This record gives sequence, C-alpha cells and structure tokens, in this order.
Amino acid sequence: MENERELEQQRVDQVIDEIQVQLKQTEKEYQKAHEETSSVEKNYVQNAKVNTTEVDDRMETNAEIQQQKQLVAKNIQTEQILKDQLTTLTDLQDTPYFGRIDIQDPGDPEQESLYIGTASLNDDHQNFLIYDWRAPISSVYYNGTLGKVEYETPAGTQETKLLKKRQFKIKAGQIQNMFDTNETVGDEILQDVLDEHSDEYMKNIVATIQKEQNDIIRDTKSDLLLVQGVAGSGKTSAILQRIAFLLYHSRDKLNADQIVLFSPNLLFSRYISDVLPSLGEKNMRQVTLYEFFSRRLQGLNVESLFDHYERQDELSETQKQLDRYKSSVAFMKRVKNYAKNLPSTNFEFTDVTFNGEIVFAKEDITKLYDSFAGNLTLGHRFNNLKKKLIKQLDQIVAKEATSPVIQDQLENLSDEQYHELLGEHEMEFSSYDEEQAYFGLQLAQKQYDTIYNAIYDDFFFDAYKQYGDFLQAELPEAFAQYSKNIEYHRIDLNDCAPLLYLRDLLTDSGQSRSIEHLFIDEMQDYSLAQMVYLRHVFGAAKLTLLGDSEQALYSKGQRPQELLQSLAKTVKARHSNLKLLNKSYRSTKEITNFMKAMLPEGNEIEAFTRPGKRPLVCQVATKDQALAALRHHLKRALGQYNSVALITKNMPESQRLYEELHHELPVTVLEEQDRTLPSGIAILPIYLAKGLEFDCVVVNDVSAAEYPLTSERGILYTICSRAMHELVMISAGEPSPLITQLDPALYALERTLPVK
Ligand SMILES: Nc1ncnc2c1ncn2[C@@H]1O[C@H](COP(=O)(O)OP(=O)(O)OP(=O)(O)O)[C@@H](O)[C@H]1O
Repeated sequence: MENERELEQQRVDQVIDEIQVQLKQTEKEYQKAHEETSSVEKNYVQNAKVNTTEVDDRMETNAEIQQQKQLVAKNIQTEQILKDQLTTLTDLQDTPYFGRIDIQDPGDPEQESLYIGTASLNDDHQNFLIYDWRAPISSVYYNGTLGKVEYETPAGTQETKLLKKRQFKIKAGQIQNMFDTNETVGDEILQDVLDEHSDEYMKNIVATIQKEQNDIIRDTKSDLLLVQGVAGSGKTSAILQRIAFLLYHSRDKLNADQIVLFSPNLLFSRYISDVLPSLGEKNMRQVTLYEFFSRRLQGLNVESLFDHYERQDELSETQKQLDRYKSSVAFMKRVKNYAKNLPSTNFEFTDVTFNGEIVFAKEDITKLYDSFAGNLTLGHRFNNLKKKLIKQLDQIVAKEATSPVIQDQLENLSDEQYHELLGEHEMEFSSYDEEQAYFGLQLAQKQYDTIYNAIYDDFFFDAYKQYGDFLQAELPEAFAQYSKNIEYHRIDLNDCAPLLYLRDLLTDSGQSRSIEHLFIDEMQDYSLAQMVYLRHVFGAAKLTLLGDSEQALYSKGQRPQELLQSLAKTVKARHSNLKLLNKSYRSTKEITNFMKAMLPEGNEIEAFTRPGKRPLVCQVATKDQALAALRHHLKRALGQYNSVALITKNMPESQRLYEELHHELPVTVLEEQDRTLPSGIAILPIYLAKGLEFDCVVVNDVSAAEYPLTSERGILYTICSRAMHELVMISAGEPSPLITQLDPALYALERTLPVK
C-alpha cells in the first residue's frame, strides 16, 4: 500500500499541475474580460451624457445606450462565469478529489480508474481527470459494493463491474489518508469528519454520502418525496446535496431561482448558506414560513411559529380545539367551498379613492362583477373585473391628459423628466402634437399610478373582511378573536393559510408557477392546512418534505407511512416516495443511545460508532446550587469547545438565565430575528435551535418539576439531539421521569447533597 500511496500522490501532483496551468489561463481570460467590461462601462457613461436637446439626438442616444447596456450585461456575465471557474479550480487545487473507482464495462477487456471530486476536470485532450460527484457513473461510488453494479444515466440503466473503491483524504494537495473499502463509503473517513468540532457554517458531505442519503439525493422520479429521519441523520445535508444534484442533472432547464427552501429559522438559513457555493452552485431561495406569510399579508403583524409556541401554555382546551380545526384539511375544504358558492353581492369590495374622492364606488364594482356570467370560473370573473376597471381608469386618465394642469406641466418639462417619461421606449413622433399627446398621457398615467397599482394589487377587495365573513358562517366561535386581531393589525398563525387560500381563490392570484422544486425542512412543524396552501401556491413544483415526528414540539407525530398517505392525498401527488433515515451521525454514540432510549420506538435509531463521554445529569437540591452547577459546566465547556449552547424550553427562561449569568460569562440570548451565532455561549429556546448543532449542549433544568409529562418528550429529545460531543443536564431536584425511567447505565449521575 505504501508504494500505492506514492503512485497515488504522483497522480495527485500531476492533476494539481494541470489545475495550475488552467488556473493561470483562466486568470488571464478573467483579467481580459474585466478590462473589457470596464472600458464598455466607461463608454456607456460618456454616451449617456451626450447632448440631448434635439429630438433626433435624443432618439439616437437612447438606442445607443440600450446597445451599450446589453454589452455591459453580457460582459458581466462572462466575467462571472470565469470568476466561478477560478473558484472551482482554486478549491480543486487544495482537494482535487476524494474517491476512486475501478470499473470494467461488459465486453470491454480494459478496466478504467475514475477519480471523483466536487467538480469535473478535463485536460486538453478531453481526458477526464476528475469526475463530478453528480455524474451518473459517480453513483457507483456511493451505492455499490464490489462486483456487478447498475447505475442510472439519461440513456437508461447501465451495468458495470466495480473492481475497486478507494477513499482519500487530501488536504493542501497531500494525501493524508487513503484506504480501499468494500462497503458503500467506509466508516473511517466519516469518523474523522464527525470527530471535528462544529463550525459556523454547515459543510458539504459529498465525500462521505451514505447509501440511503444518496437515494434521496438522486431521486428524480417522485413528485412527493417524504423523508422521515431521526435527529442528526443528515436530512438537511441530504436536501442541500440534492439541490446541487438537481441543478447539475437539469442544468439546461433548472436554475437556483426556481427552487425554494422553507427553513425553520434565520439562524439556520445562514448556517446552511455555504454548502451550495462550496459545490460551485448558487444558493436556492430561502424563506421561513413567517417571512412567507408576512410578505403576503403586508400591513399585518403575522404571528410567528415561535410566538405561537410561546402562547401554547396559555390556551384553553376550546381554543386548542379551534386551532386544530383551522389547521386541518377539512377546514381548507370549507374555505374552497365557501369561495365557490359566494354570491357576488357578498363579495367584500371597497371604494377606491384618490385624493379623498371616490374613483370607483363599492356598489359599482359589485355591479360590474355581477355583470360577468356566473358560469365563468372565479378567477376568470375576477380578472375580467380587473381588466374592466383598468379600462375605465384608462378613460379617466385620457381625459385628464388634456386637462390644463397637465398641459401646464408639459410646458415646463425638463430634459431629465423627458427621459424618465420616455423610459426604455424608442419612439418616433411624426409631429409636435403627437409628441405632446404622448407625453401628456404619460404624465396623467403617472399621476394615477397609485390607482393603477391599487387595482393590480386587488386593493378594491377586502380579503380580511371576507375571511371574517367566512368565519362567521363557518366557525363563529373564532370570529371575535380574529376581528380583534385585525383591528390591532395582527393575525394568528393558524388564520394565515386559510385566509390567503380564500383570497387567492377569489382573486386568482398568489400562485408561483415558475417554481420547480419546493423543499420543506422540519415539516413536522407545518399543519396540513399550510401544506394545502403551499401546494396551491407552488402548484407546478415537485415536493421534498423532510422531518422527524419525534421532534414535533407541541403536537403528536404520525407514523411515516400514514403521514405519506395523508400528504399524498393532500397535495395530490402521483409518484410519492417515502425514505427513512435511521442512523444518526451528529452525536457521539453515548448521546445518541441516551436520546433514543427516551423514545418509545427509539430502538429503530442506530447510533454511528463515534465514542465520547456519557451524558451527564447533574442533580442538585436547590435553585442556587443549580445555578452554580450551570456556571461551572458552562465555564468548563467554553474552554474546551468552539460552540456551547444553553438551550431552554422558552424565551422567558432564556432571558432569566441571561440575567443570572451575564456578569460572569460571555453569554448572548438569541432572538428570532438573529442571523448569526455569537462567539461565547449562546442561550436560546429550543425552537430557535431547530436544525442547528453545537459541540456542547447544556440544559438548565431537567427536573421532574420542569418536565413532568410525557407530552414534553419531544422538547427534551430535540434539545438533547443538538449536542455533537457533550451533553450536560442540570436538575434542581429529582430528574424528570423521562430520564429516571431510562437504564441508569446510559448516563452519568452527579449528585450534590442538599445543604443542611
Ligand atoms: N454522510 C455524512 N457525512 C458526513 N457528515 C454527515 C453525513 N450525514 C450527516 N452528517 C453530519 O451530521 C450532522 C447532522 O446532519 P443534518 O443536520 O443534516 O441532520 P438532520 O437530520 O437534518 O438533523 P435534525 O433533524 O436533528 O436537525 C451534520 O453535522 C452533518 O454534517
């Protein structure tokens, strides 16, 4: 093997030589492109300043400017492509590849060695020096054990014989470790990766993708892919590598803007933001449910998922029941039914006013709407209404264009205003009058801009009132609270999806047909009603939903198969697929074994064999002692790890602990709008820690008083599962039954005797 290693190092050196040649070449091309862009830009600025007093001059300048503009845009694009190439080559220079497969195709006497890395590389003679990890043949590396193997290509299933599989760890161009493996992707390198301490950003996992994860990443057939995976099983990692794979697989048809990921919180959004760029791809669009609803309900304060969690404890049983109904598919069906059967006289239209005067009266709008045949679809009728209103507005504007006020403005038009009104258009006027008429109309239209926008944005229809009307008819018990909220410009989370659904159905709006893929992480936090709405919005998208029902903080999880069935029905999927991930990679074996014992069906969870300390339960007698223990462990962990988190059940507890600790320790409380993790110790409630991981997690109080109920299992489980290397739990008094019921061998118990 020593000899082999030398040979492999020689190859690495050769490939790096080639990379360096290409780097130099690309650098030159990039410089050239950059200079060209600068010179075209300079030209463009000078042209834009050309004298524009005469009409002919103005026209010519305008056409030229357009041309220059296009040229600049094209140059910038070329420059960007070259810049991306430079980044890829620079990354490859450090780690050209991580895997090798030796294969022999049927009927071919020769065997071939292929090397696999984060991007492909050819030499001048079109020899593949490195295969991209997403190339069809690369799947053999992740999937196959030695012997006959199959892999999917655009031309169909292919067969080959896998003779050797070799893994490398290469850093700064030097092979640090390499070995042959018969398994999918062997444990040793994975162990190495997982042993490392946490980082501010999540890393890509392409060198160590596991077979089950690979199946998720490369699934191109399902329109609903549901992944149910235990905490730390690589669900988030799988989605991100899947996005990179899809972008590669459909390079000509798909771009990153056509992919949306719903992420649990802003910290998470940033945490994962480096993975795709590290694979040479642009990031997909990311949004939290809160942002999504807030953008669609402008002017209202949308209740966030976090506020929603925080108020759970205050809700009466009746309110909880109402909430459950509003979250159901049945409720969304009622919304649809209501919309379908709504008589035009019950439409909540409103007056459209301009400078205090009514331009369109509510009654007239209703009459107009009523004039369209009832057999048209709702959307059609509404769109016809809009067109008609615009037409009527055009007439008002045309009249206004000849008014003395506008004529007066025309007289005093500056060059700047002239160009602004001309915009991007290339106009030729045969007479002075024609020119005046054109600009008169432009000025009048500008004046009425807000009204045009109001009509385009459906402001002549009051969706909030309409939903109130629906509630009164369908769920009168919920009406008072809803209208009080609206009065204060607020809306409960559970009202958002049904309200928007109603608005969209009645106004034929809100749908994003250009989105091809929708990903939802932490899907256990979404209600089925929200799923119905998201399906409605992203009607053309394929769905990938990832979750862990055990991490549902405030609701009971469903079994995966049942969940798939209800989701497939809800989103009307044709090819649904369920994938389970049972192996947990995040935490040490000891932490995973502790967590899994907490769950009734935890047996299915498999711990990755990375050894560490047993979780520590530190039982003390009083609150003061608990605080002292907390200080002690936080201080110790801070000296040892990159990231330490004190995770609480809710925000008030986080704030209280901050007050207790901030004089002595570098602690920061994280809020919902925070995007970055602080250095030092992060204090945060569990719902903000969703999807994140920390080297050491400290839990403030796991006493029976704090966690008396089995219904709180999800919370404790999710908190514990954020720990990679160490987990410390302080308990003021007897620990929760969720812990005492476990095999005592699973954790270390440290007791401080009560103070006499
Ligand atoms: N194949 C792999 N190779 C290397 N690291 C991996 C692999 N799979 C998962 N990991 C690591 O395990 C940790 C957990 O992964 P990830 O966050 O994707 O899991 P998850 O299932 O989304 O977790 P959770 O639901 O608990 O938030 C991450 O640090 C990730 O990098």
